Amino acid sequence: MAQINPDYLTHIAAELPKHLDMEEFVAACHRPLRKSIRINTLKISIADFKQVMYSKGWEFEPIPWCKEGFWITHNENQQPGNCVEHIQGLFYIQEASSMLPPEALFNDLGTNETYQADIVLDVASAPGSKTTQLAALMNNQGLLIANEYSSSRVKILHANVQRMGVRQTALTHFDGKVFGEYLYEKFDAILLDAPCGGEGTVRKDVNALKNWQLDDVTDIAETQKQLIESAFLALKPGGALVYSTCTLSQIENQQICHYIQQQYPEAVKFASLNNLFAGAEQACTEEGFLHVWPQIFDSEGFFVAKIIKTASVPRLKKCPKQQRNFPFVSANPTQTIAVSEYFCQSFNISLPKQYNVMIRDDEYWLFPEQFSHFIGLMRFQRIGFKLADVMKKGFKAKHEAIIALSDFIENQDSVIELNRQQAIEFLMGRDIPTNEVNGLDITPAGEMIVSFHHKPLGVVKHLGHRLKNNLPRELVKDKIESV
Ligand SMILES: C[S@@+](CC[C@H](N)C(=O)[O-])C[C@H]1O[C@@H](n2cnc3c(N)ncnc32)[C@H](O)[C@@H]1O
Repeated sequence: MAQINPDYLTHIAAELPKHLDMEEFVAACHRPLRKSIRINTLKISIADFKQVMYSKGWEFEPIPWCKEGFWITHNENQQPGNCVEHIQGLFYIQEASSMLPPEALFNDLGTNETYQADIVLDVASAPGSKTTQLAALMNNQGLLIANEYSSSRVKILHANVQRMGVRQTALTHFDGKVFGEYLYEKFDAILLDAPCGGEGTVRKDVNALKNWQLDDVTDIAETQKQLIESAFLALKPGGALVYSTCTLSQIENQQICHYIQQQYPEAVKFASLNNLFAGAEQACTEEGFLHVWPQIFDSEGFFVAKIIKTASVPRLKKCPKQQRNFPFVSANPTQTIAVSEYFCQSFNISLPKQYNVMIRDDEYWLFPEQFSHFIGLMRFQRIGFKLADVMKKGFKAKHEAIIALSDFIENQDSVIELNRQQAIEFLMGRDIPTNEVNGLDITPAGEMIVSFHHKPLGVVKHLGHRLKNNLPRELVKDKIESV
């Protein structure tokens, strides 16, 4: 049972729209959330995923605002986060209302104000549910800069980006307030899923409203104002900014959007989300924002606003100096050919065209092409993905490259399909005896890819009688569901 501070109830009762009932609001806060997931279409089609999971007894109910999103029911003993399909990035466990902001960002809402969103910023990204959703909506094209302020959470963000097979990110680790200064008017689209009071999360965290205080709300609103202004400055004229939170108080929601409009009255237009999906009007405010109270769609509480920047606005700070000491250099044509041939000959993978091969010491990386415009503008933590290390005799592919390039495998000659038990063994870091793999030749064959559901799990070395496990240590699991 959720513990709700009485001060919160008084505060929020004054803000609840007239057509909603306070008792229903409180009852919804006490009800556990329905489980929901988003299928990762970068790796598997919706139909194929459903087919795979029907065999585990899953049932799917569509989420109206996200075609890849479903409420799921499954056997009580199952833990979706511990199944092979989750580890291999076929889906993301994501609350239904949290799928709204990326949908709102990429939907043109019938306004004819369509724009090509090639360069996108996610200001507050970790753990990465919306970053990976944005990447899927961008179909792994363009450039997605994903920022996170907390260093421990940057690691989780990176792990999720890797797991989901996202290729086109550059990760940064800054206070989001810096983007307006460093990357002024650089982005076609920006998501600011702001740090917030989390009032809407009470259905999964029964203590979320226990110690609620108005002072905390007003404090965080100051940060949110700075973040939205920074994001707005970083947006190109004509671009779209989605501001979202998982909280309900107007101070952190409507008032933040009105603040940015007051700052830039000539350049801010609110795009109405009334037609984002059938039924959206039930949550729509007079400004066109979605204020999702938990009882409306039986979800977490959420707030989503879409802001169009209709004109350029002046910089607030002068352009910072170029950063020196960028540690990567472009590969020359001979180096690019060498690493491309290695991937082709070893794994039948042809490296994709819209990327640049970059080198740092003995490491080869693949950067999204558009990243070249950002070199020297600020410091980046992790750009694109690491392809291979240079060894004494040639290259050694990185696990992350095999996962990220899975859709560039041209034929299955170097891929060994495992059964579920073998996939589990592999993910637990164990070698696999070759005589247990159907139809596998026992002649040693060097590096090969192992897959499950025909999606790569990683690399093994085929030594003849066993497949030596090359899964990176940090990815080895100690608990995986066996069904
Ligand atoms: C609501 S969560 C983001 C959830 C994420 N967008 C997702 O969908 O998985 C807000 C994030 O903002 C980060 N954060 C807090 N202060 C920040 C700041 N000043 N600049 C950027 N990020 C910040 C928090 O660490 C937290 O990870």
